[in-house]
Amino acid sequence: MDHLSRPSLALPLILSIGSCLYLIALGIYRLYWHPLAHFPGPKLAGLSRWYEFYYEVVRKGNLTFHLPDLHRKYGPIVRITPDELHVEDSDYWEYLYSRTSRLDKYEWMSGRMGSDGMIFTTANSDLHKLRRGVLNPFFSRRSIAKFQPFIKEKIQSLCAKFEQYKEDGRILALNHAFSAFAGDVICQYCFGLCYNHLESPNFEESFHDAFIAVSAFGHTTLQFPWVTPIINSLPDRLVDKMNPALHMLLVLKKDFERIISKIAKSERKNPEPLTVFHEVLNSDLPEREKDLKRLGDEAFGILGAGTETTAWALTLAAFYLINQPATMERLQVELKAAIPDPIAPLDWLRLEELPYLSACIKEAVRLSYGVTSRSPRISPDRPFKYKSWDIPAGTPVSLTIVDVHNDEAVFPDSQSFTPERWLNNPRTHNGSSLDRYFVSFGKDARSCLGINLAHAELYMVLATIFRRFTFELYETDVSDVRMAHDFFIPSPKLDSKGVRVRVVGIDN
Ligand code: HEM
Repeated sequence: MDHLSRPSLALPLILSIGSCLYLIALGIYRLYWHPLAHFPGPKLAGLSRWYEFYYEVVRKGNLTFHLPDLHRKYGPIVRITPDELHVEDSDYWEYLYSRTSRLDKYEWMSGRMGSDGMIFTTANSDLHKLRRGVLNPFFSRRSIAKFQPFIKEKIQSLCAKFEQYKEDGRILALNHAFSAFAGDVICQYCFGLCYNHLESPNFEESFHDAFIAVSAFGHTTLQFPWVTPIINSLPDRLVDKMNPALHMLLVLKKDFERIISKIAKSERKNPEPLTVFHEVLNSDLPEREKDLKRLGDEAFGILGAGTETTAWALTLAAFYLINQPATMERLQVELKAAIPDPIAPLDWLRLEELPYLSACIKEAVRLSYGVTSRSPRISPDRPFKYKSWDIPAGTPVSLTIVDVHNDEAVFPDSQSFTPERWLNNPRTHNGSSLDRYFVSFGKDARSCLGINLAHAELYMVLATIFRRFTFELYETDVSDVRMAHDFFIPSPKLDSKGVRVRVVGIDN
């Protein structure tokens, strides 16, 4: 019996000792011989990714808030994971996120979205260029200007709903309304059809829950990339029981693939107006790039990026304007002078000429941050430089939009909503244009694909609703819009009920 049991005990013992020795050797390597070992930072962060896990998963999207503490302690450049550096220096943005350098993204980060099939998660810069090249023309100013009639139609639906809220005195959750609006718009542009979320009672149906679920869960899938394939292989009903929002996401992904497959099979290759995915399928992208699963992921990335970011910027703008009567009054004076007829359809390009509206939008987008997690860049073949530091080629290095937009030297009283800071070509303390530090859409080859669409939506919605309606906040304060968690996109406190208002007046 004794000699029979010995081999079965010996193997686990050898494996355990082997694993311990491996971990000790890895720890010593990371702390003393790793190419980043001489960079400042907490030893625990250099030792293992569990440091990041603690702040992101256990403390629910907290690393972005912790980074300024690390910089206060260790200086402007800090090793934040075994392989990664973070810089806090707003002037470094232009160098790191340079339009002219060939930069990759960090492949590890693709795990956050569970796929490297979308432009957003494509690490290699050449493959990214190929994929993005097909999409770019569709998102130019000219293309978006042509898409205005559809945006106007959706704004009319939004206004019709607001009128009903006024009639029956119901409470309106603006964040839900804007999610439904932005989701319908981007969906129509991508596929030529949409789910009509704007028509759902109380805007209950939208992509909001599904996209927030994937963003929040992204901290877990980033640490454990194997979780995504497991979830994908589970029966639908089980996922629904475990996490209904995540289930909704899987259903959506399958639906996007179904819609794209239908477009691929349709006889009409060039319908009028053309949609993003008709264009991609007609393009000369290699066939492997037109694989249904890849395009489903791409659609998911574009719809995700195009819905919550825009909806959140609209929500912030609305909250601050309603909460600051003097700011609202100044905007309304400008709108009334420019738009004598409150129900006249508005033109995005003309609205862009209104200085105070433009300043309000810029300030709302600044405070909405766009993406709140760090977004590293890698120079594959030449070292980055930061002051006296040489950063080895291949190292992921990042800044964070939140740090730049909260830099008090650039944006004094940075948490306040002050549109005036954008008027009359402002300069910073060092004489630079303030625009240089406005990085909500990114600035390099990976910058926002949908910036023109986002602007068209922001200008047209805000001008229309604040020319026509008067709102009153309902049980909502600044804590409902202040970022309390970084779920890759900003999230307010978890028990927020949203930005809720009463519609108290209509100018017809
Ligand atoms: C206020 C609204 C928006 C903000 C603040 C915003 C912000 C951003 C930022 C910061 C990035 C770059 C992230 C990085 O460095 O990796 C980005 C990328 C992206 N955005 Fe937006 N976005 C907005 C609206 C939209 C809209 C309406 C679309 C719809 C098409 C969109 C689609 C994308 C896509 C596809 C990418 C990935 C681009 C690439 O990797 O080449 N975004 N966005």
